[in-house]
Amino acid sequence: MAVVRDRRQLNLRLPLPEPSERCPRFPLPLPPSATSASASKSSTAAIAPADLEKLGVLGHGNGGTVYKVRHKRTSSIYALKVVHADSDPMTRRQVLREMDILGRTDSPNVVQYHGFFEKPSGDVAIVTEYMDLGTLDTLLKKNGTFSEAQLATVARQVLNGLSYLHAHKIIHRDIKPSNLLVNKNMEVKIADFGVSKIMCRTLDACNSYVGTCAYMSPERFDPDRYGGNYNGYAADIWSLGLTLFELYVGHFPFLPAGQRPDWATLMCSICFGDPPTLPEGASEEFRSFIECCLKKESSERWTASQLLTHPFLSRDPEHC
Ligand SMILES: Nc1ncnc2c1ncn2[C@@H]1O[C@H](COP(=O)(O)OP(=O)(O)OP(=O)(O)O)[C@@H](O)[C@H]1O
Repeated sequence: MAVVRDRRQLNLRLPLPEPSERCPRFPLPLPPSATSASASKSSTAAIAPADLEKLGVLGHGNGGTVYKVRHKRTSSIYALKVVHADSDPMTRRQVLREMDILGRTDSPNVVQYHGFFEKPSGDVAIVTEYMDLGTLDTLLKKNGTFSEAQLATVARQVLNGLSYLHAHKIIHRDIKPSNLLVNKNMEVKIADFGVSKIMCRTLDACNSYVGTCAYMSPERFDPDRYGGNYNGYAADIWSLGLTLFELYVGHFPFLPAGQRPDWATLMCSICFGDPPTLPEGASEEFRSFIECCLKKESSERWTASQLLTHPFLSRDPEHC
């Protein structure tokens, strides 16, 4: 398989696309017009670094640090993702890609973008809304597994976000619990667009080797089987299915609880094994919903819009 040729060691994080696929929308440093055009979508006036006071560290990502910050004049709280000047070029490209995509989106289930700036030191930073409960991964580790009713709420919101993104020809490519943010109102928002892709045409080639491989769909491991092309929208749905499954059972679906992921075992299970099935006790609706997400044949997988009509989502208290 194509991916075997390219990967010889365990690394669940995969790199950005090859240069031919990258089409930066602007060079560094950003022209002022690009920065302000993206920031102007935000409801607030453009935010400058001097306006923000750091309150603490929220987390560390791939090459960057996310801070909780307070806007000195308005006292509004934001999240500030800073990628340092000495980070590798790939990380800097990721943050620019993220800024570009967030600047184009406006959905209640996509983290809201409030601005971007580059400091004289060379650090680049994105300001987004602050999500006070962190990620679904954090919640899983802190509170334990999710009930079906909670998962219906999560699924409906992530699908709202995905159906918005897909309608705007944006593929996320890294849906997983640690990229879904939550606040105390139990609003769930899609974040981390560093490896996302904007499809210029519906049938654009979609590079497979980006994102977190554990959540990748079978066709992403072997795009050659699909003529070097595959349906990236369906791949996001597969990742959502695995995410919900993990939140329900408390461990990654293809591996027994407590077992560390091993690249070769994982890839073989995803590509050659049957899709994972929920344990006894799961309802028929939930089982069916997960099956619709985890169809190995991507053309049979339900779309985000179709899944929004699935009976499992009627469990969502907001819809009862
Ligand atoms: N808007 C936000 N509100 C609250 N916490 C956030 C926000 N954005 C990020 N965080 C926290 O910061 C952590 C790091 O986020 P970041 O997006 O940089 O990286 P990541 O997705 O965890 O890692 P990677 O980029 O390597 O995939 C998150 O796991 C989360 O805990």
